[in-house]
Amino acid sequence: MLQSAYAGTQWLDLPPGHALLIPTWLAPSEAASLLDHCLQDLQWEQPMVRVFGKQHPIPRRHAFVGDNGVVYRWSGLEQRPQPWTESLAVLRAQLVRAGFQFNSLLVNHYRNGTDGMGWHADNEKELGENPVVATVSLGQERRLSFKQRDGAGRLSVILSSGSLLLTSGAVQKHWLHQLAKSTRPLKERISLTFRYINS
Ligand SMILES: O=C(O)CCC(=O)C(=O)O
Ligand SMILES: [Fe+2]
Repeated sequence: MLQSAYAGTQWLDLPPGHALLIPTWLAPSEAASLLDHCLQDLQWEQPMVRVFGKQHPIPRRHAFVGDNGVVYRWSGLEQRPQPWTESLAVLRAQLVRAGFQFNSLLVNHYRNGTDGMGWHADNEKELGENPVVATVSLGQERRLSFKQRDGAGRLSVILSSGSLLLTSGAVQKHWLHQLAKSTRPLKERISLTFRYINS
């Protein structure tokens, strides 16, 4: 029988697109040291955004990393990237070897269960027609849910520490996703979301 080098790898059916989940992409120790590295060495922000006419801090922290000259426009914000650290550049290089092209990385830090991200799609026009987004998860496992824009389709997956999720562009067009808050006591999680931004 054919053995996968990455135990538990599975395709998620999100018609007409797909996502590939590799739960064991990074070794647990590698994921743990990357988490510490990000906490210590990135510049974190918790910007305010307007929701239904009122200003609120986003329910998480984030850091934007990228190539010189990339601009990330998001919810009325315009962010310029901090440079790649050596460890994050190595991770990107591994994805490039697999054939993907990314010039930026949005890093999300969920401090506990009261942090999360509401329903949205990664479909800003700077991401282009069919953006592939690669998400590496570090720390506390959390549930990522998908719901179809015009249908009853629903699916959710657990993103464990060290996992890699690759979502195809068609998924962003036809599905929304969220990282729901939880009333359970949860430890911190970081997600590294690699993107290609045309700016
Ligand atoms: O933290 C996650 O896994 C999801 C993050 C996300 O959806 C995003 O950054 O657009
Ligand atoms: Fe997203």
